Parts: sequence; C-alpha cells; structure tokens
Amino acid sequence: MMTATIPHDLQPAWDLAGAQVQAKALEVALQKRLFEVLIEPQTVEAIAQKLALTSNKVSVWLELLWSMGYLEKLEESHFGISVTTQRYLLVDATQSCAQAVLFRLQTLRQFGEQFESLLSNDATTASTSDISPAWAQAAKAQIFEEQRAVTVPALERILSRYKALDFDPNKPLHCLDLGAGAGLISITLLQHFQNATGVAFDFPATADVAKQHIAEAGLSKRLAVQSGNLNEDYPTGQFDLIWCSSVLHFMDRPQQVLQRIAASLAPKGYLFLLHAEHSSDQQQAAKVLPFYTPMMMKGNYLPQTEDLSRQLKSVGLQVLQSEWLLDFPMAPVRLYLCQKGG
Ligand SMILES: C[S@@+](CC[C@H](N)C(=O)[O-])C[C@H]1O[C@@H](n2cnc3c(N)ncnc32)[C@H](O)[C@@H]1O
Repeated sequence: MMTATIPHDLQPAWDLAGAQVQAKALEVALQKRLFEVLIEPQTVEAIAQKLALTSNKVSVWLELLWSMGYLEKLEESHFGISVTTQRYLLVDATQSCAQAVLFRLQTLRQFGEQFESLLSNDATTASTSDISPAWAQAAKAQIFEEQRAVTVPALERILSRYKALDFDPNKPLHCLDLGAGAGLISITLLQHFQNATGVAFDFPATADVAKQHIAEAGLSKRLAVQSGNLNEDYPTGQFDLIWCSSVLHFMDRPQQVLQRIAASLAPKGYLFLLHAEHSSDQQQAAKVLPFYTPMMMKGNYLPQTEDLSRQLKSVGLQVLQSEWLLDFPMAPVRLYLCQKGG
C-alpha cells in the first residue's frame, strides 16, 4: 500500500487554523492554573472536580495539551506536567514566563481581531506619554519574566562568546543599558564585569521598577538609574559599553538615538545593538513578521535588512560582527557588535 509521506501544500494553512485552537487551549490552562493543579499528577476526574469542569470535555482538552508538549501521560490514567511546563509555565517557578506567555497569547489575538480595521485607518502609535504607564506595568510583568528566563541567559552566552573584548581589567568600566525595562540586563552586566559601574535608563516609572531590582541585587552603589523620554532626553555620561535591545522600534527618530549612542561612547567603547529586523530572506522574515506586524501597523519602526549596518557606519561606528540570535524573547534578533574608533 502506498502512503503519503509529503504533506499537502495546503498543510501550513490548515496548521494555522488549528493553531487558533491550540492557542486558546493554552490560554485557558494558564488562566485556570491547570498546571499548578497538575504539579502532583492527577486523573481526569480529579482535575475536572478541582476545576469544577465536565470530565469528558476536560479529557479532550488535556489530550490536546499533551499533543502540544505541555503535559505528560503517566501510569494509571494520570496526567502530569512536562519539563518545559515545570520550568516556564508554573506561576512560582524561578524562570516562570506564565504571565508573559498569557500576555503574548492575548495581545496577539486582540491584534488579529483589529487587523482588518487597521488596514483601512490611519491610526499610529499612541503618544509616548500615554504608553509610558503601560511600559512600567510591562517591566513588572512580562518584561521582567522574559528578561529573567530568556534575555539574561542569552546575554550570559553572548558575554562568554565575546570574552576577547579588550577591556583593561584594571581600568573601571562604565556601562549603559538604554531602555532597561526591568533592569536585569544591567544587573547581569555589572555582575559579569566586577570592576564596572553603570546606568540603567528608561521612562521614569519603568526606571523605578529597575531601581527596585537593582536594590534587591545589592548593586545600588555601582548601578545608577536615570530616566526620561528617549525621544527627547538622553542619559548623561560617557560609556565604555552600551547595551540597547528592542528599543529603537519605539523611537520617533531611531537614527537620532544612534547618533546620541555614538556620541556617548568612549573612544574604543563597544555597542551591543540587538533588534528584530525585516529580513530579505523569506524564512527569516516569517519568524519575525507575525510579532512585529501589529507594531508596524501602528506606526512603529522595524529595521529593514542593512538599515542598521548602514546607519551605524554613518554615525561613525565600526560593525565588528553581526549575527542572528534565535534565543531571544518571541522572535529572533540581529546583534550588531560595534566599536567606536580610538
Ligand atoms: C521591548 S522593551 C525592551 C527592554 C529591554 N531592553 C530588553 O531587551 O529586555 C522596550 C523598553 O524601551 C523603553 N522605552 C520605549 N520608549 C521609550 C522612550 N521614549 N523613552 C524611554 N524609554 C522608552 C520601554 O519602557 C521598555 O522598557
């Protein structure tokens, strides 16, 4: 008998339709704290009873979550949680992204619902003063979780790969984290460079969130917080290392911010610039565009291929290295490691 081994060309379209059901199943699991219920493996009947749901429907829901890799089937008809769920989706896990995943599921679904109306109206981004409280809230919730579980481990891998950066170990190093969010990136930089001082910069209310994390890490003496609106203000000081990730998307004039970054770098100083880009490679673009289309439709900036390397050169920075990083929150980013001339 002949069996078909190659999926039909329409399979990706069917997968998309099915993904809507998968997304809802995960969203409801997070809202109902299903994974907490399953820390101790349970039967379908016990789960249904604990959540006050109908057991034959719960059984279908659990099978779907099992097929998605979030649950495991154990002996004697018990369901338990998978390793990924245990690590990232329990609310109290040390690397929990439960709030962040729920946030992403909900906001991208809401965007999907507005898609058609956005195509025919001229709505652009809300003014920066309007969105500033939302950023502070994000820094307490999804940015904090994603920095802790995803960005900080990625930063540690980057730092171990670029050990050769020629910093004089006897000379104090001054670092800047521009658009610091929850502040965990600057905290990690200062823990890595033991002789460093630094500045974390963000909107005032977001900077307060970072300040609290910096105090909890015992770094308040070495790591200062400055705040303002980056469309108008810029941190004071001259820096040996500047980190700027996923910030230019929100700037009115990204090129002007790059100019200010270049001006505030010390001679021979390094810039780590990390942003999602619209790649000319179709497969790479497919990994980025679903997550950035909502922002672009609201007037935000997504750099095109070569945009940033051109702009970095035009502000006098040398691009030493550029590479795609796949281990960043939500979508790949392109890292540009740059240096200012001596
Ligand atoms: C997507 S988050 C990235 C946070 C952090 N860099 C990271 O990679 O985890 C963007 C950050 O830029 C900050 N931001 C956006 N627009 C800003 C503005 N006009 N002035 C100051 N900060 C701004 C937000 O408050 C937020 O913390």
